[in-house]
Amino acid sequence: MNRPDAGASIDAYLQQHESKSLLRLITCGSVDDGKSTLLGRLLYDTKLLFDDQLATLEGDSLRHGTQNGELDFALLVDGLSAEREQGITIDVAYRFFSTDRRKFIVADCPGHEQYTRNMATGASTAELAVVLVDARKGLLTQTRRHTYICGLLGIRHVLLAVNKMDLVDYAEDVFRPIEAAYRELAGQMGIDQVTAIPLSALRGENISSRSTLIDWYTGPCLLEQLETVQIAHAASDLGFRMPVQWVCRPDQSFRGYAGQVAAGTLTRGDEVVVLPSGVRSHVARIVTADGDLERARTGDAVTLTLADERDISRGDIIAAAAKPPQVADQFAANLLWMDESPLLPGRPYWLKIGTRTVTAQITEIKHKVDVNTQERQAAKRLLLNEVAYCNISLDQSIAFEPYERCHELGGFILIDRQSNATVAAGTLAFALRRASNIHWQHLDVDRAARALVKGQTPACLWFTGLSGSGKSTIANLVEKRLHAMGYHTYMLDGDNVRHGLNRDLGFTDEDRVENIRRVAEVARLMTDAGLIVLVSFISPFRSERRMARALFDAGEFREVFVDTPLAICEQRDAKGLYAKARAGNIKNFTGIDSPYEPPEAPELHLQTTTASAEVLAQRVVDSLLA
Ligand SMILES: Nc1ncnc2c1ncn2[C@@H]1O[C@H](COP(=O)(O)OS(=O)(=O)O)[C@@H](OP(=O)(O)O)[C@H]1O
Ligand SMILES: Nc1ncnc2c1ncn2[C@@H]1O[C@H](COP(=O)(O)OP(=O)(O)O)[C@@H](O)[C@H]1O
Repeated sequence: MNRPDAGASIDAYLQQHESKSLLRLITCGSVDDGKSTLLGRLLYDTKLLFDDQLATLEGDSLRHGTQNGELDFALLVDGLSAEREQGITIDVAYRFFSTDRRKFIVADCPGHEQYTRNMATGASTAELAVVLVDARKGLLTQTRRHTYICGLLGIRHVLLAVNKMDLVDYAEDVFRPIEAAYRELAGQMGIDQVTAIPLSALRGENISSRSTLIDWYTGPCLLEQLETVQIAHAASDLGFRMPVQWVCRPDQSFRGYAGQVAAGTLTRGDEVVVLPSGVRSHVARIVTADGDLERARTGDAVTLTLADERDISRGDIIAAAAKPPQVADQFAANLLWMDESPLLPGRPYWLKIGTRTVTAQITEIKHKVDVNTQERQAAKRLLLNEVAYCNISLDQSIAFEPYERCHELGGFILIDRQSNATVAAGTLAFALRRASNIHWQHLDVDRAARALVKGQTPACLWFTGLSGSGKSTIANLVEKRLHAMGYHTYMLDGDNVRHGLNRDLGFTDEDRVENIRRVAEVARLMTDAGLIVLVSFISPFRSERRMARALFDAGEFREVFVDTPLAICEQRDAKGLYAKARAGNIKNFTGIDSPYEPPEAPELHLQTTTASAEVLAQRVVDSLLA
């Protein structure tokens, strides 16, 4: 009996089949290669459909009329109505089924390029990929992209389903070149276990039994291969590792750390280290819903209590003290960019790894990879669906494992800090050695001491606005007045800094990000020196202004929005740049063909059309000295 009981939960269903081994697989391929038909056929042939599902399928097949009255299995699997309308599969659908020999969890992923992110999500938990190709078309860009991502995410087994063989007369000389080309491709991506099967999902050839029409093929049919393939799990010699999911404190007497064991085993009484803090203790109890355990193993969900009171929070890693993971804040990593707006090196993103979220910047794109040719190419930014090898820097250290050793502690996602959208998936390769070799130098004269001899409170006045809005004019007046009152100041002006420190930067988005990153660091050093710094840069992006703010202590950073409508700036056009930009002689000009994101909550909002530069400058001085 293979069918799940109606209404039974998936858990209960899987429990029924507890003794069978579980295979997690992903199906991928290009649109129209026949993924949905293949899955539908498999479920039908293995009698895994409910009667009512079958009845609906028969009705739908007649109504849609795509298969001349025969069953259209794609209708069964493409369950979402939006998909049916567009004829594509749009989300990752997880399907559970079981045969007499094995149970399966299938991540069915969309084929369209814009859904690469769903494909990566599905692949991150799979052990085997069924890669479909249309026998008439052979390997396509999507085949290469999906195979690349499978390789990146650690899948080592591929079942190459060469589908639609009925449309090429089941010819061996169509199949063999596709098989050979795919083996070569997979080999380049570190996938060494490939089984290629010629089949027809529509006609049911080589799906659940060997086809008599494809007599030149002597290998297994699809189902046979899925039921018997042995997945080689890399032997793990990792010590115990558990990311803390939450701290459980129901009352004063109990304090437990809940999570799922990512690697290794743990025995009650073992000594553990909490990372990144490095504090140690011994495990007092291993608590589960079914009572205490003596031992916890990889995959177990447990709550640990320790012999000593320790300051531990979500995101920390509890690890074997004898065999701890490395801790670092700079890494080499592989990245798959999944957002419409490009990855800009230097821009801060949230990085989520295990249960921890930190701020991260891509410090350098070493190279991007053309997934078609495997060619490495230089890149300053990454566009949607591009993959690259990068250096990445975090604002704090984390405990980690290289992805190939432990997916849970080496796989991460990047999240846009404004939209909260997941913009990339990545895998940590190794820690950069410099991370552990550069230490903070302790200085006896600190910023408070420096500020004291100057008799002032350091601050950063950050003027932002369009070119010609009046930033320099107002900042100049402010500095003059502060100077006259005896304050120690320094002015950083975009035009000037771009002649020196930032001489190498232009006006692309990525260069502006780097421009602001550098000037924010310099401004921060200057406040360390005890100065009042005036920064006058267009600084068009919220993200970088926010990054600058984060470098300063509370209250030290004041964002001054010099608000002048574009039309007025253009009228003023003191430097003649707008005219040039309109004539197409300057590219990427802010306000014309490069965006300006106005501040949402600046400390000061100056409207230059309603007050003179002198009046506005005085407002800035007054607010600073208030
Ligand atoms: N394409 C383009 N877009 C914007 N501005 C341009 C451009 N090309 C040259 N300039 C001149 O460079 C000045 C802006 O430099 P910033 O460093 O402030 O720009 S940014 O913060 O990196 O966006 C800016 O100075 P201000 O007018 O003082 O703002 C311009 O004079
Ligand atoms: N209320 C005002 N505040 C600041 N500048 C003004 C104002 N009204 C007119 N202006 C003029 O606008 C121009 C602004 O140029 P600038 O200060 O160089 O801008 P930015 O540094 O933002 O590019 C100057 O010529 C200035 O005299």
